[in-house]
Amino acid sequence: MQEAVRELRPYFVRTAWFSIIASLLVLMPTWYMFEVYDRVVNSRNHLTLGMLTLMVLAAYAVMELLEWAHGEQMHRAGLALDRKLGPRLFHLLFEANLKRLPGGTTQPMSDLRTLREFLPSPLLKSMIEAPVALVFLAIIFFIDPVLGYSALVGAVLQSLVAWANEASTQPPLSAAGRSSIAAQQYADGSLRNAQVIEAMGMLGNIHKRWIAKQREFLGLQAVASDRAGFYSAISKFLQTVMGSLLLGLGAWLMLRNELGGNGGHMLVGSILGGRVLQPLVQFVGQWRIGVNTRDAWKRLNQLLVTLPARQDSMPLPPPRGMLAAENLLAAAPGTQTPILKGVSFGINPGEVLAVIGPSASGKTTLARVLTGVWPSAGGKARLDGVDLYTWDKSELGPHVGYLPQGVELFDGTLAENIARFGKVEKAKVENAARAVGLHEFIMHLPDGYDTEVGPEGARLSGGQRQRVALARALYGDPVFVVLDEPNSSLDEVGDAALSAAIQAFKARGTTFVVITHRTSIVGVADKLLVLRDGTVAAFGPRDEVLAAMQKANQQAQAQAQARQQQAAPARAAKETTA
Ligand SMILES: Nc1ncnc2c1ncn2[C@@H]1O[C@H](COP(=O)(O)OP(=O)(O)OP(=O)(O)O)[C@@H](O)[C@H]1O
Repeated sequence: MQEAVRELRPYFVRTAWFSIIASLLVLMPTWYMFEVYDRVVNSRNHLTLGMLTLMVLAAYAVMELLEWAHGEQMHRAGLALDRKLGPRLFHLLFEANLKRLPGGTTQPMSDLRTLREFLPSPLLKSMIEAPVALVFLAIIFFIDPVLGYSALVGAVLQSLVAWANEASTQPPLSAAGRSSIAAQQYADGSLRNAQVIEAMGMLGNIHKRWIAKQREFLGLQAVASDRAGFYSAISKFLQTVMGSLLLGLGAWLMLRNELGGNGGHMLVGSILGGRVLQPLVQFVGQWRIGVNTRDAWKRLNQLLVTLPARQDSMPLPPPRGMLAAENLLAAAPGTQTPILKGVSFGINPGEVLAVIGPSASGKTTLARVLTGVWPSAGGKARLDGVDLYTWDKSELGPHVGYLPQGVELFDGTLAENIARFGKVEKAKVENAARAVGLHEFIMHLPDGYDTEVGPEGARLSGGQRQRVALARALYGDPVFVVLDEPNSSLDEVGDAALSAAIQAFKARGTTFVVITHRTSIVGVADKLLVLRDGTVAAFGPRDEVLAAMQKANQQAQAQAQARQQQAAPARAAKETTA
């Protein structure tokens, strides 16, 4: 963050000059007043009046011009900040989301907007202008030390008010910010499940939960606003009182013949006294922006520190598809409970591995580790000997296909979705669609491959969505493909098309890992991995594993029968006794 702000230095230096000149020009109206009273009223000279008026008008014009230039420079600084941080943050949102870190939402983008909006804000302007207040204070001291010390006391009092304001409003404002983010995220999450909420009439309950979060936010904000309002009133009161007190003090000094300048010094001292306090009054009045900006800065800094930029690694040759899991241990990001507990296996390029096992045995977790979505907590998943998690995804991605359990499509056309939103290569898109039996269906659509699928593919049926996602996984002849329950929404035709596609790609050398509950895929598999409670219950050539499973089943059945037969006479005797 500091590095990003350092790059904005030229903008700050320029605006500081603009602001300093503009604040000094603020004295022009006072000067004009004196000159008109002094020269024009005494000399009754129209030309002098005209010249003075022209000069003051020119000063006003310059002030406005500087004001505009200040805003324009800060706007440009905001764009520069956006250019510097925006792309990195966009990547970080996704990385943080995968790792379940705070910041894995769109919040960092809102934080960046908060920082951008702070740049042209009156608060930053008053911070930049603060040094000019010291110049004004020095002028007051020069006019008269007593006036100077009085203005200094006013500034110290005003600083105390600013400090008290910060101390009392910062905690509730920060807490309100956190509650607001939580309420927003809850609403976003609930909106994604709107259908379930509607169908089962859950809206009232969801609303109650949201209201509780929202109330917390509003309550904290009200506390902060009350306190800020109180300190802002004191601050403005001090500023007004200070102006009058300095005038009164100046008059008193003049009556004692201790102040020269024919009353002019008295007025200048009073006006400058007000200007000395101006930045501090702004601080108090605008402090909410300050707290929001500081919190946004902290959050972004934390995110950037937690997820440092990856070092560029040497480009690796395209993989051939040799997969090895070496004693894999894995837990969900942000948790310690192991899900995979020492999983080892290996398959050669062009082999199909079917992964089966009961629900919650860790199949999806394995798919996530094999695609480098989740890191392993121990052991390694390697493709051609290289750790899959650390492989640069922009380099590896085109060689990999992944169909997650919950199909995720994006707003765009069918062709764009299949082509992974890269350059749409028509022939490749058609090949992938044909492979999963989707081409005919697409050709019957009025817009064909240019049909918009809607947000998250909402305009397609569940089975169609799954087929499009399958075509996307197979787009561009990937070398290594992981399919997590690819046929869960497919009908028989779709299932047969999928098996045919796997066989066709396998013949070209593609390595497959297919997680399934259905036997159709097992039929095309070379190897079978049976997971149970995060461990390998069996692994090997498909037929051997199936035979071993069948034998184990038969043995278990025979044992159960034997136990039943042993228990039957004992039960009969018990019933007779009874
Ligand atoms: N994001 C997560 N956070 C915490 N625990 C998780 C997460 N994802 C999965 N788990 C846990 O890991 C275990 C294995 O889940 P996983 O989804 O890998 O099983 P699975 O074999 O694919 O199950 P199914 O066949 O039902 O899809 C479960 O006990 C689950 O609670």
